[in-house]
Amino acid sequence: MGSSPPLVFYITICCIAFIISKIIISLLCYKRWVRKRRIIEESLSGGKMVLFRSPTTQALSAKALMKKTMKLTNKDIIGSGGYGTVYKLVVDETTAFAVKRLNKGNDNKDLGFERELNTMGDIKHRNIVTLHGYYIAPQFNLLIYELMPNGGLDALLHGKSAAEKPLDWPSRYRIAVGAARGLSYLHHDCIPHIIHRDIKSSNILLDQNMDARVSDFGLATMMEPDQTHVSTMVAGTFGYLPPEYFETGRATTKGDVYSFGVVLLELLTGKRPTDESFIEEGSRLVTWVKGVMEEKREEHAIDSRLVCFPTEEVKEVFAVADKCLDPDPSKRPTMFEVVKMLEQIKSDK
Ligand SMILES: Nc1ncnc2c1ncn2[C@@H]1O[C@H](COP(=O)(O)OP(=O)(O)OP(=O)(O)O)[C@@H](O)[C@H]1O
Repeated sequence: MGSSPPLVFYITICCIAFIISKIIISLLCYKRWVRKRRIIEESLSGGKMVLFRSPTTQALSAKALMKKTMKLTNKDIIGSGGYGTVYKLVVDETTAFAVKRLNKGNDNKDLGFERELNTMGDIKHRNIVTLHGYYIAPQFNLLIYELMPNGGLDALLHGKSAAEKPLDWPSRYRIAVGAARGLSYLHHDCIPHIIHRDIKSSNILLDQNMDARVSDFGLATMMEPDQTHVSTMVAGTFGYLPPEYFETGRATTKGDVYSFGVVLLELLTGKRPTDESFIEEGSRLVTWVKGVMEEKREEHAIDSRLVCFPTEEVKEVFAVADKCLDPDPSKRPTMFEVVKMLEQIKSDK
């Protein structure tokens, strides 16, 4: 008669199985760690990291920052655009950056690319997003920007938060003036002068004080946008491109002024330049507003979520937008003049 194995036998089998599973898990973890380490080391060895000196970066070591960057995962993604993906990189309680991982462009361009980045690193203005550094590697490039805690103007005007807590008129006016000052600095105060080429609401970011900061300047020149990103065409974005661009293909400061005029209309009407309602009617935001202004009915075009606004002030901003949107580039004001006109609106009151 067979007797069943003693309890001690089962316990031994269980212990052996437990130990083997622990060994397998440890081996897998070790392999993963080795692979990750190799990726970090390969990236570090093949690339070049540059950090521009500033109070924010002086205590940081390039290698430590790079290691943190390599650990970024999908959970850290803030968003993505035509040129790549943007991650939030937290260094410590007081320091965080926005890291843009660029889709790798043409390798031959890298010398020019670095030169442009160094120029961008020299630009410091309260209405421009600071570039703190960059990393160039054979597989990818990274741009390390100041993190803008309040995100992009497009999300504030057209995103979820816009329905819950729409921007009030004083905030919109302040954003318009700030963005105009940033763009005017690029056009008139930088040597050589800089044409942005892709002014749009998603390239106007908001800092902790809700002040506007122009971002992404230079990228349209340096990079070929991701072909899968529908909104970006050649250099610039559909809905913001000046009419002459379709004939000449040339980007100019007056082209930026036109795109800024479209952003002003977005702030005033709360509508996207590519709003579906316009496409259905075969019209555009610019054409629609021009029609409304000719009939002197601007208050009908104002964002319906704006419950309280000074009518005269709003009309004057419509008039500035109209000047920026003149079909003849030579008749458009310069950004310097746009800043003056916008500032005048408040000081008149
Ligand atoms: N410095 C930053 N701080 C905080 N968020 C940022 C920063 N830079 C970009 N973002 C956010 O990351 C997202 C992607 O930005 P990105 O500039 O790559 O694309 P985009 O401007 O939306 O489109 P495109 O690439 O066509 O210009 C946007 O939601 C933007 O608000």
